[in-house]
Amino acid sequence: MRINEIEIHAFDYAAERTGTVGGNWVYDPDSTLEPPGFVLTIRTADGTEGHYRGFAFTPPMVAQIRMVAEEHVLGRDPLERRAIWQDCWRALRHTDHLGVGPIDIALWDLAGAHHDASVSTLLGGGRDVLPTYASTTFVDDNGGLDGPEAFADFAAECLDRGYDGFKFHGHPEVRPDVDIAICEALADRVGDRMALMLDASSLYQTYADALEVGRALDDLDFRWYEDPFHDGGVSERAVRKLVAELDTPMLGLEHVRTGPYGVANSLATEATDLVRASAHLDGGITGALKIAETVESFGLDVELLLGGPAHMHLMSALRNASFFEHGLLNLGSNWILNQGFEGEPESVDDDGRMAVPGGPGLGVDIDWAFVERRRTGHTRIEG
Ligand SMILES: O=C([O-])C(=O)C[C@H](O)[C@@H](O)C(=O)[O-]
Repeated sequence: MRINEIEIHAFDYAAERTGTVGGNWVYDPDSTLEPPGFVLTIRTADGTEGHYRGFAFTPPMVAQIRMVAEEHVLGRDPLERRAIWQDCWRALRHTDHLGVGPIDIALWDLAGAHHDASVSTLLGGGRDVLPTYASTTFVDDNGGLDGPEAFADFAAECLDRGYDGFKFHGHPEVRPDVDIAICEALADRVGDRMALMLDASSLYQTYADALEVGRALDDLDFRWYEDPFHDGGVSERAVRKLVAELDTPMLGLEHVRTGPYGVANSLATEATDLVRASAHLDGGITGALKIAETVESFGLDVELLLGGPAHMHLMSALRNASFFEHGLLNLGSNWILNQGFEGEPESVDDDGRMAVPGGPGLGVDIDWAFVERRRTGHTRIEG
């Protein structure tokens, strides 16, 4: 079996009632965002296919896929995923490696079609339903999630819907005081019944602010504190100092694209407690699995960044991942995660659980009518 075709369908999404502040997504009843997306299809001469539907960072991903397609993907046996991964990782060594993930995930989907097995089965996964947490958009000033009361009400609603945890993204205009007030309201309203998390999304400008917020989270018994530092957590000295000051576990490395190799360095130097990983951004299921097992070898936890079927299958095989991140949720926003798929693979049941799709492959069908309707471009690379 040889790969003889790579196809990219570009389209745009429609995220209703959503706007941005400084590039951060917020509730906005008067705005619809239309970010770019794509479907990558890898096909063999006998017509076996694998698909990846991208929901973020389309331009750099597509540019990097083009960089490696002819030299490192076409003509290869699609079942040699790990060798293709190694070649693409090296070939993209002057970049952030964003192109590796889509190729790798499409190859896992193709392997599932070939073996008539789900990706979860190929990974040796056992869990078929996953615990979830609700993850919100950033604090807004538009009458949505706009302060402590609104967040506490929304968290109580999420608790009723069965979620095990609740995470919010802080104020996009960098307001540690507002973030702390929201944390206090959440702890007061639902803290005895839900795990609580804050994602500062690398917004805080000073070490002192990061420390002040962290101390508040310690007092309020938060489950984790995510990405406080403006540099994304690259300065290991600063993270190490903060980790030593706080009891609340630090979840880091979402914004660092050095794959399993960088993760090992940060764990060895104690410059994080928990690790964020993404099959989309960190080299696909192969890359995220390498990260998860690196973290496991340090006795610590990995938490997958947001969703998509690749993460459902991957998480079904991981011991050291606590929840599936369901988001970014808001009051009445239709976030884009189910767009481009038939049905709604990413939805929680009445107990707050998410079902891992059955196979083959990722177990989801592309909604070609949606892709067609919103198409912005089409590329076919043949070999
Ligand atoms: O963990 C999350 O929910 C996210 O990281 C969502 C976004 O990527 C946000 O945190 C950001 O923009 O850094």
